[in-house]
Amino acid sequence: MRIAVAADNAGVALKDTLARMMREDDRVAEVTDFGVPDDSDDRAYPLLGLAAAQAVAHGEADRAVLVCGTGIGMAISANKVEGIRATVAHDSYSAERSIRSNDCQVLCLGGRVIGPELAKKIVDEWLGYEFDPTSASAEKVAHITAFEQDS
Ligand SMILES: O=C(CO)[C@H](O)COP(=O)(O)O
Repeated sequence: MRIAVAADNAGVALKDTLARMMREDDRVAEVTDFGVPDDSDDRAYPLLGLAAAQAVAHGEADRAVLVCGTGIGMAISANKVEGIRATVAHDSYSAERSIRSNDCQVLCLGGRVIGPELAKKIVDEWLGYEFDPTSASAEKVAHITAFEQDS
């Protein structure tokens, strides 16, 4: 699995922790970082989130983990990219359903909201889930895709 990651200054520490964990995971073939701002470079989260989400939309990555202060701005930004479904998930159940119900490719986390150990647990679990295209959920997600294509 190829993962894109990005974070603004509020999320860079957690992003680095998660990227390090994923690089050591046999399920992850590569982790590509789309923005590593240092403290002097407060790059706006939309630019970082959009770049990573576009990489997923263009097939350059399979999924993305985006981190800002709350995860909300990253999710809003990533969802502006056609074909992308991004969500904030700070608990195991939401992370699971984001894949199994919603076929989300992008997980957004808040570096000011969640601690590193819970974030690592959520991402570890998230990596193990797959969307079932034959499921009842797939029919619901198809409505989202159809609306997007008709817009
Ligand atoms: O959390 C953020 C956006 O959702 C970002 O890290 C901080 O944004 P700001 O409060 O506008 O600086």
